[in-house]
Amino acid sequence: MKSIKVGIAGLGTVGSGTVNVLKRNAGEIARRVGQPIEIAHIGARRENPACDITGIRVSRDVFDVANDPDVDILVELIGGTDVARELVLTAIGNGKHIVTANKALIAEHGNEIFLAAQEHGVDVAFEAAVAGGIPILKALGEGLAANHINWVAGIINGTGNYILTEMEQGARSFDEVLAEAQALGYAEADPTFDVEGVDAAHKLTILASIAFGIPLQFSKVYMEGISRITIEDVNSAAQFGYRIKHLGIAKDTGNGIELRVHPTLIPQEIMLAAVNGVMNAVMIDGDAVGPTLYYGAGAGSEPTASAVVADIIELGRELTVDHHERVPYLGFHADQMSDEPVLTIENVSCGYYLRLHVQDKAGVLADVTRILSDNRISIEAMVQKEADEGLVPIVILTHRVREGDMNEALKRIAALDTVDNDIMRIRVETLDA
Ligand SMILES: NC(=O)c1ccc[n+]([C@@H]2O[C@H](COP(=O)([O-])OP(=O)(O)OC[C@H]3O[C@@H](n4cnc5c(N)ncnc54)[C@H](O)[C@@H]3O)[C@@H](O)[C@H]2O)c1
Ligand SMILES: N[C@@H](CCO)C(=O)O
Ligand code: NA
Repeated sequence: MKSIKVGIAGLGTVGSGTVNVLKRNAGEIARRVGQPIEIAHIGARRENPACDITGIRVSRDVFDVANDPDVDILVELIGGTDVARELVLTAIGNGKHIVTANKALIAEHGNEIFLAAQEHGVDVAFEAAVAGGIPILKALGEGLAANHINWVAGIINGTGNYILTEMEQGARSFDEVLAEAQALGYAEADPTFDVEGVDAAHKLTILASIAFGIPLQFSKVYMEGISRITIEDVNSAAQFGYRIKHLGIAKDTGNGIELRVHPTLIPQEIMLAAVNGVMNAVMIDGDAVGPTLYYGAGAGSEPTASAVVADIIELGRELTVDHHERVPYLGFHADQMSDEPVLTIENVSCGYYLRLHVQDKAGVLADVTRILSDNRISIEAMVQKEADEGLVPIVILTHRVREGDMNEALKRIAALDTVDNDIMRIRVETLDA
């Protein structure tokens, strides 16, 4: 079977994540594209122990990848704007499609790169450049394409949000937390880009173009970082009911576009205020849809690779011959659907909140807990409330259990003379990732 051949330039945090995701999910990816995606060539100065590249052709010079006639898609993950610009323009000149995670490159040279791509009939995809793994460019450019966009506001630098969160929760020093964010692979090669707002401004530039149909204009973004925020500011803001978040804001005022990134006090109770650590979140307000919110990991090896690989898949679909199935109707190609069983509700497992009313008599609780344990149900917490018309409300939280076992237990509990048979059951999901 023919395969789509990918060349990867740069094998750092995002490059290694991209190799790992492409290899681990190769089977499913091939079912989605209709053809396998093959890593044909890697350009890297050195190997990265975070990924296994055995059997893949490696060159020290990334331009060897851009000039390799075998490569269909060049994935630029070296960062920076000088060599990266030249590399991408070279690959485009050679008729290759481009995937990049490089927001600096797109924000500062995107207008030139898109023009070159148009001249050579290739595509440039850069979902990973904004808000890491959140598919925000797809949401804005496609999902909300019916709307006039009123404004976009988001936490779009993971490193900065990580530092602010740690300062607030751990009262640790700025430098210590920044060093940790660097070690985790979140920070830019030059971390002043993160703490002085440059990285957020690059991303906002891209968001604003897609929101409002304006050219990329990085130099016009007002930019302030988080480096002057102190723990006193964080605490004082909290006394007024606010949290301090670094926001990128792009707003259509009707007589001009606001483009600004800066620390911002936002009310503690709004959802953006609950976005912590390396997580990003972007709110978009459209005239038809109203406010919408997108949340997820804004940086890190595999979250970013998630967006890089999605772009590779999209280009891979464009390269497959069957035009009707570029994006298959159900995501996977029709002959690649799988026949996994769907579980009946009895075979679903979750925790349960139970509220029952029992008579105020010795031994009733013991009967209830014995029935639960007979059915392999363990109790996480139990509270007895004030008696109400002779009956005592009991609230029980259970650990995860099969619904069928819970049904058995509830049937027996409801049959007890001492328990009202109207038992309230609400399923509990902690949604731990
Ligand atoms: N780390 C993240 O969480 C993240 C998230 C979204 C986007 N990005 C973007 O992805 C890109 C890569 O970021 P990263 O975190 O993987 O950086 P990184 O520093 O971990 O990796 C970059 C790699 O490219 C190599 N490289 C640089 N110039 C080269 C050259 N001329 N020839 C060969 N190799 C070269 C470096 O040696 C390094 O291994 C950047 O544009 C960054 O802004 C990163
Ligand atoms: N340095 C960036 C990487 C993701 O774009 C951040 O911390 O958000
Ligand atoms: Na993204």
